[in-house]
Amino acid sequence: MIDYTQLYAALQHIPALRPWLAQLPDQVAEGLSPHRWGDLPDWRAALDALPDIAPSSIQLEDKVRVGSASDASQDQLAELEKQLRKLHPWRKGPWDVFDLFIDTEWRSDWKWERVLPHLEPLQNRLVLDVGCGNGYHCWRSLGAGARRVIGIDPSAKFVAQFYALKKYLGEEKPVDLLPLGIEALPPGLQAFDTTFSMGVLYHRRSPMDHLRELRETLRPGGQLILETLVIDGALGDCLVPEGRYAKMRNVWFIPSCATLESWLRKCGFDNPRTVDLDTTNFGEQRRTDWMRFESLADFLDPESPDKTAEGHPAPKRAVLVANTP
Ligand SMILES: Nc1ncnc2c1ncn2[C@@H]1O[C@H](C[S@+](CC[C@H]([NH3+])C(=O)[O-])CC(=O)[O-])[C@@H](O)[C@H]1O
Repeated sequence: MIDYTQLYAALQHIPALRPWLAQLPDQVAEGLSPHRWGDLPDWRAALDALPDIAPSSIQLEDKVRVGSASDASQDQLAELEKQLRKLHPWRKGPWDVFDLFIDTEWRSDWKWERVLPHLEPLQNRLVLDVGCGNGYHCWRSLGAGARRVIGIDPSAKFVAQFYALKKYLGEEKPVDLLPLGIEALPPGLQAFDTTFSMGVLYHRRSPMDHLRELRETLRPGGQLILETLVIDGALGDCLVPEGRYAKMRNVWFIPSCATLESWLRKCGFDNPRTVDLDTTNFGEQRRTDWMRFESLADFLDPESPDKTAEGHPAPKRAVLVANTP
């Protein structure tokens, strides 16, 4: 079910990606190794047990919706839900699969609506989505006209979620999710027309290296879309939480927008600019039936929700765009 044969064949025809292709099968085998992911055989079994249902329609443009309940029998719909629930937690979405509504922790469609107006049109573009989760924005990029989309994310469970949905959204579609972190990309690829890094920078211990790695994925004149946590403040301001941030252990740098723009210039990007600023609310990130762990409401100070549980400024997210020279 997780099958990269078509992707490898297609990448042969993209000369800039050939240096990567030579290493890719080994990287994928490592990324999906059962030594690393003890539950992976269960997730694969869930994928194998998904019922075969031919969807009567596929919608990617204004939401992700595939088929309707009338495409399947009651038994098939029950089996579909049972198998998809084995891939809990569902963080990114939402997904509407044969009228089964996967109400995910995040309204990733809201982020897409903030980002979309600032994209150079995706028609015919080769797109990379770094840290794409289960690939929600990859599908929306395809819906917006991209020629091919490659998502990378080191979490094998998110990869399993992606291929569970790809079974219905179209196994032949030019969109894939590789079980890799950004460090797996060979330096100096200069292959992609558009690269997204959304929700990743604050997880990186070395943000400058992350920005340089992103730059190296892009062809000259390509567009970076960078979405990350920011603080209010002036040029030079940056929060480095010593302990946790919103209960997350792996948060390193949360700059002001002016600081982040200057980091982008420093790392060789042209014309970096902040195009959106948004405080995350309980409508966008919350516990649901498909994500039953703690969520935003548990991460904030119940007395003053403008602070995290640790007393830091509550999550505010910015979208920045920039180009490679
Ligand atoms: N080294 C790494 N390289 C690449 N990805 C990584 C790495 N380490 C962790 N990740 C992945 O980065 C993703 C961050 S979520 C953003 C999802 C989506 N982009 C979104 O914008 O909704 C955070 C958020 O919810 O904001 C996770 O899926 C990690 O597995």
